Amino acid sequence: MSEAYAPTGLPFDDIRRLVANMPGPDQEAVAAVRARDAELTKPPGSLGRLETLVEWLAAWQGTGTPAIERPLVAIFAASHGVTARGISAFPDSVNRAMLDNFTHGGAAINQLCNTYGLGLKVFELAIDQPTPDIVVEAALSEAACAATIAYGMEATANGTDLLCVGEMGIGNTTVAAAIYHALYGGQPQDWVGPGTGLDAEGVKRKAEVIGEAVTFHRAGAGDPLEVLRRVGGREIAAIAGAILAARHQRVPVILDGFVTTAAAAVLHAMDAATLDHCLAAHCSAEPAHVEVLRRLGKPPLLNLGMRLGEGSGAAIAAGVVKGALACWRDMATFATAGVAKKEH
Ligand SMILES: Cc1cc2ncn([C@H]3O[C@H](COP(=O)(O)O)[C@@H](O)[C@H]3O)c2cc1C
Ligand SMILES: O=C(O)c1cccnc1
Repeated sequence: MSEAYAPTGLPFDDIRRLVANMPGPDQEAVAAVRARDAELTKPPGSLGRLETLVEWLAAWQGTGTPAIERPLVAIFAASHGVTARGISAFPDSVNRAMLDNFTHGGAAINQLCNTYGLGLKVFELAIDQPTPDIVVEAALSEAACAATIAYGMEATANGTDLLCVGEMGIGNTTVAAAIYHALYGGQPQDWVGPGTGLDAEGVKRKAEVIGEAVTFHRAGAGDPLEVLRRVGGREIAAIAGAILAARHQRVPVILDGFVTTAAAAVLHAMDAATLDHCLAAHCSAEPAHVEVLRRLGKPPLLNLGMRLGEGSGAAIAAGVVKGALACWRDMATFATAGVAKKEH
């Protein structure tokens, strides 16, 4: 039996207020970027999506001279009690080991941050205390969920100007799929995939687990924050907080893959405009990601067949955004270079 849904009015109200009072895009900044772009030594439009990426940066940084001086990859790490049901190809012990790996520079994300000149910060969310098994209990109380969202807001505290959100947490593709199933309906198998590498039997078991969890928590299905606290997890809650804080502090956000997008989907279900400052880095190999991105109206920048997490796809997208900005900022204009403009 699921527990009765009895909203208390507190403390999710603070989160709802942040969603209700979001700043919009700076259209003057966009116009300034377009005006300079028109003068650069290239055929108009020839840099394709790179051109709109610079407009996006300007719109959400709120300046006609966008800059990327302190880009940050924030990884949120958490553990999930639902792993006891055999829904990941890897054990929980990987979480602690990977945190050590991040610290020592041995993970994929370390190499990508070095390559593209990005800062890296790992937020550990009590990984030695997994959240309860979502099949029989809510992952978080309302107070703990709201507090974790608030904690995620620390991601922008050190003055970053481009935030990439990522995660680490064995079992969290199950949690993400449960969020999608709870938000969007359909069948559990519409939202599951192999994650770290489950075989067909494992994927079937994962779908059953997701079906049971969402059925148990069906009383919360109408409220995205209830979905988050019941079938989500700490890293997903913290990422939602990071996305919201970034919006209020005028920091554009790059979403990573299937798991981080679940936090974005919760916010989008509250108000579609919450993600206007967010770029979908890539389409994950996790099969349902393409449908989720379609629902969010977020065409992915890249499609590299990646299914790692850690913010890895977001880091590569940040490299592309840095390239786009460098062209806009440092290219010569037709006037300064003495290049003839288009005649016909
Ligand atoms: C060594 C290793 C490094 C990782 N880095 C990210 N993930 C990714 O895999 C996990 C989610 O997949 P599932 O739901 O199947 O457990 C998350 O930790 C995610 O960040 C990793 C997984 C492993 C094994
Ligand atoms: O796309 C992702 O975020 C992903 C996919 C598989 C495993 N971990 C993360």
